[in-house]
Amino acid sequence: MSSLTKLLQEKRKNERSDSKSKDNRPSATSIQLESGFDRNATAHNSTTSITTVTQIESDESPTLSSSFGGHGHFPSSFLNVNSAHTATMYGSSVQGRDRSGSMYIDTAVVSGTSYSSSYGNAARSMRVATPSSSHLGGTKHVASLSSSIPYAVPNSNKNTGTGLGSNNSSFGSSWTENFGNSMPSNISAIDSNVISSPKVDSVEPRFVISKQKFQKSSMDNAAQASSLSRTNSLTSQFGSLFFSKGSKDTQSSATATFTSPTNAKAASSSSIAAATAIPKPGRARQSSIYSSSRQPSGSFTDNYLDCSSVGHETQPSQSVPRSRHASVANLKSFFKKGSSTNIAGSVGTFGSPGAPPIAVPYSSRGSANSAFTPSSYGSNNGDTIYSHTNDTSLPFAKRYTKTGEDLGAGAGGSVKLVRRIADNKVFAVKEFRAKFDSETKRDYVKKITSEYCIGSTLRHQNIIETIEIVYDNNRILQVMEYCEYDLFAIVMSNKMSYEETCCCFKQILSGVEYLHGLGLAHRDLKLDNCVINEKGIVKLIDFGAAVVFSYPFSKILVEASGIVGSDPYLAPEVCIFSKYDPRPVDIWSVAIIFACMILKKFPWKIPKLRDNSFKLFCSGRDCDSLSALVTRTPDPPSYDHSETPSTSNNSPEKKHTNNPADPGNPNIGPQRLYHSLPEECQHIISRMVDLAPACRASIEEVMEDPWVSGIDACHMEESGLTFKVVNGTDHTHTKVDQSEAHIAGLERKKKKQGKAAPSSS
Ligand SMILES: Nc1ncnc2c1ncn2[C@@H]1O[C@H](COP(=O)(O)OP(=O)(O)OP(=O)(O)O)[C@@H](O)[C@H]1O
Repeated sequence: MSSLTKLLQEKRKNERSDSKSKDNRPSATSIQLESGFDRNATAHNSTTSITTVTQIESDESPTLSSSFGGHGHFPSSFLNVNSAHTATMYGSSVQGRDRSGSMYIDTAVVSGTSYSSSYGNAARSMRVATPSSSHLGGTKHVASLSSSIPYAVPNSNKNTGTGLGSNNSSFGSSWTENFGNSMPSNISAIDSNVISSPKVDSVEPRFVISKQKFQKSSMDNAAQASSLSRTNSLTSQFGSLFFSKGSKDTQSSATATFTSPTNAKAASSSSIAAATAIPKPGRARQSSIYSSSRQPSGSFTDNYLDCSSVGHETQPSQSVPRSRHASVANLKSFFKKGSSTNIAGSVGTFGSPGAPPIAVPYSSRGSANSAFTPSSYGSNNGDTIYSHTNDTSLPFAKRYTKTGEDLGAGAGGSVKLVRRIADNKVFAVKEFRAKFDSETKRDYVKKITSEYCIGSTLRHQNIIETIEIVYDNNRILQVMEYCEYDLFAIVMSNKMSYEETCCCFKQILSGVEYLHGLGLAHRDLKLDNCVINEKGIVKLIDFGAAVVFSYPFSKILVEASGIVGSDPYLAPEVCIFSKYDPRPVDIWSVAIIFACMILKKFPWKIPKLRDNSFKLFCSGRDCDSLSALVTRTPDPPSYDHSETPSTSNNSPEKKHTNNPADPGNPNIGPQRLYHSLPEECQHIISRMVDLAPACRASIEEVMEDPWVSGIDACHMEESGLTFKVVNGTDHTHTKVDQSEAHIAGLERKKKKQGKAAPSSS
């Protein structure tokens, strides 16, 4: 959130001036949010759109005793680094993102390198998924297609010198050069990794697509999709809404493009023109389509017609080529449309306004008895693009009144509170931001469409429910159910009990289980993207970075690409590989969320070796190479019980290591993170932050963990025709004053205090 970043920057600035004026105050003095605001009277003007995580007290050991009981205080580092912007850098090296100009050779993007090419070799057992169409603690289980894809296994067998596992890279500057005396003297840390960028001597002909070929292919594609799926026509729809209304080259009205193949074809033609432009990087997070559009691929043209490609890495792994037609078919089936015109059908039969969001198994979506009719998305007024309600005959402005309250704003737009006139019910409305100058129309439309498609498709108690999407006065508005609190604000209140924290953790996991069961990954999981309602139900929001990793009835993993997410929550492989399996990325982020909730600070600000704290976490593992750690594969099943897994053949190199394991030292190695966590969660959290994505726990494994499965989490249960909330018995949920329940509220409060302070002083 830019607002929060401003807030935190301001806070940090004030902390600095405070520490100057109060020299005797210990630097790690805990600062409660409120008192921090009290002291910060200066208005802040600076804004930034890229993730700017400014400080972490790397060597500060989290004090469980002070925070675990729910009465501890936040280290200032947590306040400073939290709520980072979502950032995405596509097609640029990781080093390009380093702002400090430091000399660390921590991670190199292995451009064009996929580590999932050998994912089929994973020794991970294949599971029948239990996607979270089931309620928490519920009994509904639906077989998941996507979860049968094992996690990607890093390909460490690339040609030496060009890819992962190559050993010809030089080590970076030494630890002492980089960090001087900032490290304890009795430990040694990994001071570089051996990942090197592949040398691209020549581009394979299959990756070279001429403009003509590209256009022809696109036209063919559009022609063949004459019975266009909703997903195909939808982007055109958005394109028309945004850019063609009233313009000369308008091929079709917004409404018409939904159903007319001819128009869809025409729209696709205009898309082609847009698609040929090389997209420029935007400010903060962009649609992941940006990256996929930059990736050479045989199915390149698949990416721009279908809405599901927005934010979805439709580009297949190079190791698993997919045909263009297969891709289109898969996209159709992903959104499972019975009719090309029935958008709303995608949300299934649970469409009563205000009804609690419930899990819908994939197979149930798009059923014929949908509550929605074609008229509910625009044929009457041309404004409502998607609706969960039957009454869309009136324009948006006549159905909702704004309360004037800002809930938050970020890279994707601003969120406000509105009241529905018909029943006085309150909703959150996200107004998507305008297109950046640096952004192509195509990228912009795709980003918005991504959130639309996903928002209107997902139905689960732990995923925010999209009520309708409206085009109103040149703006796109997404009406969502309203949740009273940001989880971030609740955590900041410092009043959460351990049981409450565990409840939130499990609910987040449940949302992720649902997503992964559908073949979707969120990729931007963080405290800021979790909201919680009055009843204690946590919901995931912001699907602007989400991707499809698996299409229905396909066992092919579609890798994600691009550095997407927020620095402290990023999994290391995102910063290392140009393509990665997005599922373990989500798992890692949820573990970081949990650690933040417990420790009230981030374990590190970014998962790179230039970050001392992360470096220490990577050290002490009998291995000197981060790439070796990250590309580790699961141990094969062992029938010899005398050998423990950690000593099996797949362990990182053990000979001549400068980083011997030291399990007794809580400051180095994996225990650096989990030694401060309660004992019962240490095992699964350590599996969730396994440096090697191929070895990281899957969502199914996490849910099956005895500690996780034993968490008494609040959830919703079916009760006749309605749903009731079943609260966990061992906790209640913290509530904070509405004035500071959302980030924007916190900011408003601070501003007020800022204004009041000068007059009172
Ligand atoms: N349904 C909702 N109920 C209550 N608050 C919400 C809701 N949706 C969003 N918010 C608030 O608005 C803020 C911004 O929402 P969101 O994350 O979707 O925007 P964004 O522009 O995509 O942000 P980011 O910079 O993380 O990409 C959230 O942090 C939250 O405070």
